[in-house]
Amino acid sequence: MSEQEKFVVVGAGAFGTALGTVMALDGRSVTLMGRDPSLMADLRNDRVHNAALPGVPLPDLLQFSAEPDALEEATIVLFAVPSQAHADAARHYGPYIHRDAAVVTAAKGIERKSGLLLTQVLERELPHHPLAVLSGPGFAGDLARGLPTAMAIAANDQAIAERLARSLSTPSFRLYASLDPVGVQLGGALKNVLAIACGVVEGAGLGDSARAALISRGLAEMSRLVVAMGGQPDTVRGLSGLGDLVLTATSHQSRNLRFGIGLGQGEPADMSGGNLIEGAYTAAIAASLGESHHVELPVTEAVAAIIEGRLDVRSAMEQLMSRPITTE
Ligand SMILES: NC(=O)C1=CN([C@@H]2O[C@H](COP(=O)(O)OP(=O)(O)OC[C@H]3O[C@@H](n4cnc5c(N)ncnc54)[C@H](OP(=O)(O)O)[C@@H]3O)[C@@H](O)[C@H]2O)C=CC1
Ligand SMILES: O=C(CO)COP(=O)(O)O
Repeated sequence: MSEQEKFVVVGAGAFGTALGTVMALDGRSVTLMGRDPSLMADLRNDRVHNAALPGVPLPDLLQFSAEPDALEEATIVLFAVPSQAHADAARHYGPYIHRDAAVVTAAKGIERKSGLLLTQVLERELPHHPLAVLSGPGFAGDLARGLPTAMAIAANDQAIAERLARSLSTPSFRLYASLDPVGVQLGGALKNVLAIACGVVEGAGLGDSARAALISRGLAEMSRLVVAMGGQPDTVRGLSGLGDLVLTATSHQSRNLRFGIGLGQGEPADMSGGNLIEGAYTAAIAASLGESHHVELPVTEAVAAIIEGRLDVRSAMEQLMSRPITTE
């Protein structure tokens, strides 16, 4: 099956380049689609993406294009652009995507303007395509170096989820099919917010015990929102919940964790540094989804308030520690 599929990855940043690389390393026909023609020409010639994946050689089989008509042949299109850019990218590239092609979001966030999950954004912009979400623990650098990684791929349709899991898996990149796109997407989006919280704890020197408490209480609030929004509670114990939370809450490779460490050390919330901090965009919209679905998300709310400058770290900790004593 996979040898008949043609893949285009939209978004020539760290994750898009890594996805293209891991599939091309396994002999797939894959084109990386970027919006800067000179970058795409450099990647074609230099076979390294110094800005996104320094020191990682890009395989000969990986093709590069800035021409959207390269999408016309694709049977599977992966969007690896920031969450807030999904609507723009879908509008721009949509007319070139074959009507039968499956479209997969590989981003981890929620559209801020609408509160929609990214498969819902794609459904709005690209109706009638089979849609899925890829999410789970895996840093771009690890994937592209061929280190072992496992993620979930979720769709409402079992045949699509299984086809994508088979088509995208490689010997180093193992995908598990899921029928819970809501749970898988909320896992990916909320773990970024919780990783910021863990960074705050680390930056403020509050100790590893506090981090472990945050991971486990964070997972509880993730589970509450997943259930309230129609997902499956078990999903949060999987790759795109606990798996990704443990990775990003503990590894300094995580941009969200590092951003949180800065906040914990008293730095202002500044997202202009060139690094994509998805959790900083997700925190407020996730908190308001919690409100509209009548579920408590105290950690997410605290992160949103710290980022917006409404709460300092010490008061946030006092608030979290003084919540009513309850059962686990
Ligand atoms: N990096 C990682 O380890 C992982 C990232 N992810 C997720 O993947 C998503 C992308 O992250 P990542 O690759 O790291 O981010 P990067 O900032 O490295 O790359 C984002 C890419 O998207 C492009 N882009 C931005 N806006 C648009 C647009 N409107 N149309 C077309 N292209 C656009 C950017 O192009 P330009 O440079 O021209 O602005 C850039 O190439 C995020 O949601 C992230 O959470 C998931 C797993 C791992
Ligand atoms: O999602 C990721 C790994 O699974 C990447 O995390 P960061 O965006 O925090 O770097």
